[in-house]
Amino acid sequence: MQRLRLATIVAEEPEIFHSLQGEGISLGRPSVFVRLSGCNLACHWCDTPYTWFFDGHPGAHRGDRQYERRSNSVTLDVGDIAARIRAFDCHHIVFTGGEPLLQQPALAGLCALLGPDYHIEIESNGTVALTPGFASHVDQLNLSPKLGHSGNTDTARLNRDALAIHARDPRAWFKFVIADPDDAEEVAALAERFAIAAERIILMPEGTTPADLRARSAWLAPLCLDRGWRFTDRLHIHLYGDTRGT
Ligand SMILES: Nc1nc2[nH]cc(C(=O)O)c2c(=O)[nH]1
Ligand code: SF4
Ligand SMILES: [Mg+2]
Repeated sequence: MQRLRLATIVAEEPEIFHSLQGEGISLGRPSVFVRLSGCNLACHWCDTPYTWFFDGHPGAHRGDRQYERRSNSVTLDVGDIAARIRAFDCHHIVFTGGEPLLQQPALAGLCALLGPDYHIEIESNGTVALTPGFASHVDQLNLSPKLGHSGNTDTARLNRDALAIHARDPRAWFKFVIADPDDAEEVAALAERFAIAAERIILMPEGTTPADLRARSAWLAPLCLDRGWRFTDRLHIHLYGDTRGT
């Protein structure tokens, strides 16, 4: 049986939850979220450091703590995960993380168990290409390539080959986390370099409090209008705050 490493809500309890999609092109859609543990990047403002910033991790994060791996992750059989997903009366799934595409073989096994009646969305940092075995299960890619302000090296945050493949994929949307108005120039350069249509570009304010989101939205909304890009808020932060399992 294949297994997936998931994040936890509290120790031993996997982070599988029913909520409204809070970001991007499916904002507002009831979905079952499955949060995978582990990430290949280390964004200093990451809102889910408990998926990767474990004790001993050499990276940096703006928070003041590291996380114990044992109480913040749990490994489950895909059969167990499928049963937990089926318990919700909802056929839209969002695999998020961490970086879910680091565990594609078991994700493919999970999707095969669930069958064709589920709509599968992926939240990914865009550094990993889909494998042939998993690609056929995916309906929508919500990609968040990271900009310089994330604190990752350029080579870590931008995998040219993966991004070029994603840019040609009609299932892909590009959701950029924006902290400063100047970040728009980096987005424009990536859009040009990878031929990403304006229609596919969505800017989202960085922030884990309603006040921070509102402050950045005040200049980000007109910036999007000016550039012809989409804007997304972070609905779940307004509804539930920065909490696990929401
Ligand atoms: N409601 C809700 N919507 C989300 N969209 C993307 C999320 C993520 O953490 O990737 C997320 C999340 O954590 N909660
Ligand atoms: S890529 Fe996503 S999960 Fe990974 S560190 Fe950055 S924000 Fe966090
Ligand atoms: Mg989140």
